Amino acid sequence: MGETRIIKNICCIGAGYVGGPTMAVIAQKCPHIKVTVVDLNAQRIADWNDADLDKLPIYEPGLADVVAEARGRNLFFSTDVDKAIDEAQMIFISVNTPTKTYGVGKGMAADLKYIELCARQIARVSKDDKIIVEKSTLPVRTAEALRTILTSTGNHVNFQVLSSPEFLAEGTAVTDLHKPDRVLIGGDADAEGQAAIEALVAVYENWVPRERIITTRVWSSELSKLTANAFLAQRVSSINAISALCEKTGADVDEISRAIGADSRIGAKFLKSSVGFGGSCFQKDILNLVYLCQHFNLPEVAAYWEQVIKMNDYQKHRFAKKIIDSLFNTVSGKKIAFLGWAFKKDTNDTRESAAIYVADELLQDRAEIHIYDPKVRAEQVFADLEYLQTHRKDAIHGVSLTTDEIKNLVKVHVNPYTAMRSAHAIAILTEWDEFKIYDWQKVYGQMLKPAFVFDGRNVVSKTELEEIGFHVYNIGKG
Ligand SMILES: NC(=O)C1=CN([C@@H]2O[C@H](COP(=O)(O)OP(=O)(O)OC[C@H]3O[C@@H](n4cnc5c(N)ncnc54)[C@H](O)[C@@H]3O)[C@@H](O)[C@H]2O)C=CC1
Ligand SMILES: O=C(O)[C@H]1O[C@H](OP(=O)(O)OP(=O)(O)OC[C@H]2O[C@@H](n3ccc(=O)[nH]c3=O)[C@H](O)[C@@H]2O)[C@H](O)[C@@H](O)[C@@H]1O
Repeated sequence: MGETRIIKNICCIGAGYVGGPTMAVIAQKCPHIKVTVVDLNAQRIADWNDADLDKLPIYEPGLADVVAEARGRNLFFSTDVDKAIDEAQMIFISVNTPTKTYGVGKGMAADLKYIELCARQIARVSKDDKIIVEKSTLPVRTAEALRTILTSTGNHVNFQVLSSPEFLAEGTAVTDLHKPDRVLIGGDADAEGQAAIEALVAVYENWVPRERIITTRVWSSELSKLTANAFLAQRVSSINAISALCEKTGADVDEISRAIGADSRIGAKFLKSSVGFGGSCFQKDILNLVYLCQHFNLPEVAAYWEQVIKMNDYQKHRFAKKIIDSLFNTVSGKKIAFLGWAFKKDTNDTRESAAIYVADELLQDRAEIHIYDPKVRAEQVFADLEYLQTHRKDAIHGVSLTTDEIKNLVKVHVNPYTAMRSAHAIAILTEWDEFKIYDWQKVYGQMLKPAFVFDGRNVVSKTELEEIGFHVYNIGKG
């Protein structure tokens, strides 16, 4: 039997949306463990170390308090990757695993170059035995590749590779980490593998009840993560598919969600119809799953899951088209105010946000877009739009816009009322709570008439807005 090691020193490579909050909570709940989070991005590390907690690189409710409690005590952020690797008994890898944008598997497979670099660095630096934990979301059997790289060095160090995917959602990361539905840990079946699993179980047991910690074999753990995201995204695409039918038939998608969600076999969560799901992971992980299925010659299974993405693209396109159709078939020269740019509320993350794609479609028709989001900075909005111009999927038609064209047509505001002033239409792209309590009478008074509201999140009251005089379009309400 391998002996369970008491972990006193953890390193995490990658100080992003997963590495930062996850390690902050481990440090908070395990004051006896030194946790060092490292990243190549010096600015990101400086922001994590900033005395002003408002400058943390990630906005998450409750995160600043956790960082304030642990930082400098047993939580450290550093760019000295080698030193942190050398000192740690357990190393979490939380680097990004985006969709490949080049070569074999382009547009589908996960790009594992950052993971591979980490493995090579760990192999080069390590002088004693270490447990490596895959926190990033990875294709099934990546642990095997990691192990091959790690053991191909001359250091004669023993590495155990565990898979412990993260299930936190942005906007609720701290709550999800404090009270996870489950923690998943996959490892080898042999004695050393089981001992490594127990070492990580012991870390989580400081605050997570043992019955919520699921242990499996490595491959099951890796594939569980892709499957969980595919199922969650599939629910959103399924309800969004029904929203289109609701609009044709006069049914109300929110009423349908309530009615079907009351069935305990279906459950109420993840049935909120929207302008389309975004975020860095749903699309990337499903594409990765589709790629794996194709690789293993399962074309029917690949096509089944690919449909979830196609439905999501359709939903974003349907929303943009609705705006153009309603504004008398052109938005050229018209001012459209966007409320929200983040991919969901309570985060400053904009990766794959539906707002980017809807904006692009309106810009193709030469709309003027005025954006307000309580947490997203102007530079991020421009970076998102510029990135899309060079990374169009086949599904997204349209010509690439130049940086100057984007700068001329897009304005980012820090005040929502200025964004909406003299607008022809308002499009709600993110479900920020503050949108519900705006002075809509005042907004109406300052807009051009007829004044349109396209609510991509069903957050404002259609009845109240119509009483004021707005023309309102909601998702899935006939
Ligand atoms: N964002 C989310 O809510 C969730 C993400 N995941 C998964 O976690 C992984 C990380 O995602 P995020 O934290 O969102 O990514 P991120 O992009 O926010 O952070 C990754 C960080 O890793 C750093 N990095 C890359 N290579 C490095 C290297 N060789 N050495 C040191 N630092 C390096 C980057 O500079 C970046 O700061 C992905 O696989 C993702 O699929 C899983 C669950 C939730
Ligand atoms: O692997 C990941 O990155 C994470 O992906 C999602 O988390 P996240 O993308 O942060 O946020 P979600 O709450 O899942 O929302 C994703 C998108 O779906 C949309 N959504 C969600 C739920 C819903 O009912 N309707 C809906 O349109 C959201 O607005 C958002 O654009 C999963 O929920 C996490 O469990 C997982 O760890």
